[in-house]
Amino acid sequence: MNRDHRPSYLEIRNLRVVFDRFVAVDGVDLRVDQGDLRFLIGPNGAGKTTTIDAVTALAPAQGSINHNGHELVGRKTHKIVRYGVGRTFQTASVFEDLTVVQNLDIAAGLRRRMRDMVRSRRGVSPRIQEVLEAIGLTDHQETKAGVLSHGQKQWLEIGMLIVQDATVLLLDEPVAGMSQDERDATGDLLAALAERHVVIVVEHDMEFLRKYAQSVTVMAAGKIVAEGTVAEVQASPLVQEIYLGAAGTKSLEEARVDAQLVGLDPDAVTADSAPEGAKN
Ligand SMILES: Nc1ncnc2c1ncn2[C@@H]1O[C@H](COP(=O)(O)OP(=O)(O)OP(=O)(O)O)[C@@H](O)[C@H]1O
Repeated sequence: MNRDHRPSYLEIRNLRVVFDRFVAVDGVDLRVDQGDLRFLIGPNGAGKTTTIDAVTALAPAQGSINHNGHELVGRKTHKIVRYGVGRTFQTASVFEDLTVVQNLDIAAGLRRRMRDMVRSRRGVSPRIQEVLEAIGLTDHQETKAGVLSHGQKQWLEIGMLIVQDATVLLLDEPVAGMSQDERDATGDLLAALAERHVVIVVEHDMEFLRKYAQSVTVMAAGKIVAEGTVAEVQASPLVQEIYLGAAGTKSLEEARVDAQLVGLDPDAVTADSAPEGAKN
């Protein structure tokens, strides 16, 4: 939620990211509002991670990225964090030698004034207790982050963004390597967070997507090729071509698995069914 209580949004217009002469993101328009749970999908190399890297100034962006009226292009990463944009990485970056609460305290400290930090050392603040509850780590608050399971580390990282008052959460493959129970807990957590945040999830796990996505944006070769509900993007001929095509970096077997997961006939995948969308 915006400080003036209007719903938060992230609006990307004509985003281009060029590495040397290689165009990794090519004219992307993407708007996500608070209350939506948006999944960003596409084959390997489509430009998904580069898009969220551009939002956080970790990749060189051209175009416009607006968050609640603030233009982010041209800002440094720390300034973008202060505007409320938080992201996680495929490998959770938590302080392994510190406890769960200490990790959250440090993250919260990025936002708090010194006198509040001194006061909070006497105990766990109500705000942190609330976040511990939300991320399911209340019983692990004194556990060192290094011994948490992979899933718990991801939740802690998300908790660290929440205590920083992030209004945008950009999550890169949050359920990769998680057990089924952890996936379900993460899906429920993301659904709850989406009510109060702008949430964009980069994900390859199509089963997870079908269960939790409220809307989906599909990228291929640096461009957006479809957007809508899961059913709408699944019905898109271009998406079908991309997911039925075994060309590119996927093996035939991987392409068949992907096709099956988005509800398409895996037998329709052939080695020479090249994805048109990826050729542009
Ligand atoms: N720093 C960089 N320098 C040069 N090329 C890069 C750089 N980062 C990414 N790329 C290239 O940009 C393209 C898009 O990469 P990106 O990681 O965004 O794809 P992705 O859709 O997230 O794929 P995956 O699902 O495999 O993570 C790829 O061809 C990649 O090799």
